Amino acid sequence: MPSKKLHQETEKYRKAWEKYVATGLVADPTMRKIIIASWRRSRAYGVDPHSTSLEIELTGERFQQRREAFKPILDIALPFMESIYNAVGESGMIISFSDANGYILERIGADNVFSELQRFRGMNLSEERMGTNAIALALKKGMALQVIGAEHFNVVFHNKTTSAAPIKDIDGNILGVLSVSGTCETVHPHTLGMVLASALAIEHEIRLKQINDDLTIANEHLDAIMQSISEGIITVNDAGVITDSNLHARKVMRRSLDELVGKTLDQVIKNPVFDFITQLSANEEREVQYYANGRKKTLLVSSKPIYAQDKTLKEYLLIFRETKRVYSQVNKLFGSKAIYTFDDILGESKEIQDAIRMAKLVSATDATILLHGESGTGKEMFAQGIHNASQRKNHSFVFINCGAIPRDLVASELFGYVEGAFTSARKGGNPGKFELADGGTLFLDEIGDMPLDTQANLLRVLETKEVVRVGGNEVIPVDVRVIAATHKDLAAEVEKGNFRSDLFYRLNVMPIKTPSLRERREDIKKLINRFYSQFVNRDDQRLLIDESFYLQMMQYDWPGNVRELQNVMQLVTNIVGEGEYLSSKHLPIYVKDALGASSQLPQQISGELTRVSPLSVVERQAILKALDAADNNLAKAAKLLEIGRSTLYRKIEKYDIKL
Ligand SMILES: Nc1ncnc2c1ncn2[C@@H]1O[C@H](COP(=O)(O)OP(=O)(O)OP(=O)(O)O)[C@@H](O)[C@H]1O
Repeated sequence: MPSKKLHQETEKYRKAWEKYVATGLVADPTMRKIIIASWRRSRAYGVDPHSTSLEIELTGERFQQRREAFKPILDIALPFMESIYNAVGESGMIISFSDANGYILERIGADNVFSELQRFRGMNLSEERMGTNAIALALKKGMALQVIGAEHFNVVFHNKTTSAAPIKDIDGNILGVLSVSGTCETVHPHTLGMVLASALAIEHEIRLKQINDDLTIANEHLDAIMQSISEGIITVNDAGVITDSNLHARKVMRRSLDELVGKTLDQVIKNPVFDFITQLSANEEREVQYYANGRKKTLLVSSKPIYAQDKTLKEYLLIFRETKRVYSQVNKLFGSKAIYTFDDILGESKEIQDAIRMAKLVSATDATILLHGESGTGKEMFAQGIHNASQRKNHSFVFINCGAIPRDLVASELFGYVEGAFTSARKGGNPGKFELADGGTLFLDEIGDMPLDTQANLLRVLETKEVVRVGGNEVIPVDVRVIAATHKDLAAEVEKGNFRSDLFYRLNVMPIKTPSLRERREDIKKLINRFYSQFVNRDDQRLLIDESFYLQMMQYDWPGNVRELQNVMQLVTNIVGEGEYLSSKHLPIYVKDALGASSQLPQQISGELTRVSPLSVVERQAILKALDAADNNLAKAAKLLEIGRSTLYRKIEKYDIKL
């Protein structure tokens, strides 16, 4: 501005200011409205227009703390402030950065204004504190502007002109103000443009930094997820070269990042797989065989193409899982589960306790086990108990009943099949029970019903620990403990030519016999009580069971063993009335029929027992009969039994007879 015009302007402002501070009125209509409004606010705040003492609010530690808090913005702003300084040269102008509350945090300028630079640091230039000034107005109005000479409310700034522009974040919040000030004569009108351009450039940098920070965090999130998930992830470029991998991938592949990155996928897998993997459709998985340190693993691989913004294909993300782990999880969710432990196997007889002791012993080993015993004697319970007590307890327990599957399907069920192995074979083939049980236990129930040719295959798998799917030639290693069970006499089956002797000897290394109920009648009462409490559906949980019931149950032969006893108990607890004692009359007809005349209860003890019963049963029955005949008079009953009264007492206690 030519100096004459500038002089006129500053004079005009000075006169208007003098009038306003004296009267509170503005006579000159050419004065800028934004300035007048600010004067009014300044006056209302009680700012002293004549005060020449400049109070520095933030000093020492407090100033350093505030400056530190704004360091990220200052680090961006300072190079721009330097550039402005270089542009305005030695003109004596000062470039400042004030924070969003109006505190001056940084000032740069020529050395000859050094004392002034220092003096203003930490000063608060808000309108509330210092009245009208460019920094205060830039903060208040959120726009760039210049305040000249006597437009300032405080007289100390009347020889200054300041250009200021706010610096905003991406959401429009003001972060601080960039300003350039000098004497009225030195400030050029273009200074405001320069300040505004620099403030916009600083904003741009801040946004870029924010985006960069966000991207870094997003990348770190992604990396944390990538590294912590239990699926292997490998990225390959469109030429099949590996560009990255996560921790799990490296663990499965048994390779370091350096050993993977830069190699082609086909080199690492030692198989031409890249082409078909990249052709997989969404959600499609394919099996890939992989050798890690000489051990073959089967991986399930799916792929996802990654495109750049311009839609060009950049990479493929390959996700792979070890089949062993997948099958184990699927079995846990949907397959047969081993729920029983040895504690669930009831019975205190020597016979059952011997079997449990033996089973506990073999649990610690990985040996193949043969469970033999009649139907319903708990063979499956034992198998589950062994699995749950073994080191494989956290892996699959897979069950197959060889007698319940059509004979020509047993092999494919056990060993799996490849695509096209037979007419109804599934696309992509199917894993067999051995593969599904990998790492865990395979329970082969009714092994005596296994077809002879499958027996030969089973023997081979037990010996080599490898399966070959039906119709295939790929050898798949499996780590499976086999527990076989049968109700047949396998040695006799070998004799008859129905069972291979070599397989029999392989299985019979650790035979465990599950005893029939007939061999452990003393457990019957315990089982009755347990199942009664389990099935009875009422609040009154007392064992309302009549002696006649126990007596008959102990006499019966139980061809279906515990399963049958369990069923009978379920039936009788369903029909017994509320508060009624379970008695022989509740027994199912077929049990009564099997017991024959004994269902009418002993009449002539000796003559009537056509079946051979244990002595204890006969004795108990005789005591009951005598008590009945003697109307519970112990002396009379003892006499009838031809024993002493104290002996009768002891026996009543022994047999738990209620009087
Ligand atoms: N000792 C036992 N204690 C408690 N319950 C038992 C016992 N033995 C068998 N059971 C029960 O009897 C039923 C049959 O048991 P399990 O299936 O284990 O017998 P199994 O010998 O495998 O029979 P099958 O040869 O017919 O398959 C199950 O409901 C089981 O809970």
